[in-house]
Amino acid sequence: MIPIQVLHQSVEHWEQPELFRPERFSPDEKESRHPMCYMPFGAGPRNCIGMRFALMEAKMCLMNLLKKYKFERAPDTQVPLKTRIGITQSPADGIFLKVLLK
Ligand code: HEM
Repeated sequence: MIPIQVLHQSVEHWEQPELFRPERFSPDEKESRHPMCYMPFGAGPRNCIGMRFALMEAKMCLMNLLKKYKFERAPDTQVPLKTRIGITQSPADGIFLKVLLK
């Protein structure tokens, strides 16, 4: 068993892991990391069979939303965000957004 949560927040592999910084996933930054320090879909011959489908679905969903709406953080959203860990990690007290038509 690999403790994914611990791995994904390890300061040994991630600088300021608690920061939302999508540039971490740029080709250059990905290249500079150990290939196994990020594995949300598992790894090896029994990794997630739905990985490509899930990623494509998430991108399509985001693309459609971002075409029509602008999202802003509402004041009730905690910064830094507190999370709770169950089967998956989720926000402890929700995420509140203002949704504005573009
Ligand atoms: C964000 C979405 C998803 C995440 C984060 C996720 C994550 C995972 C993880 C961590 C595993 C275990 C891999 C391992 O043991 O190394 C897994 C297995 C699996 N996932 Fe997903 N999954 C997602 C979406 C999906 C979808 C959409 C499907 C099907 C349409 C799916 C089907 C499966 C199946 C069948 C397995 C078992 C594979 C096997 O044991 O050979 N998953 N998933």
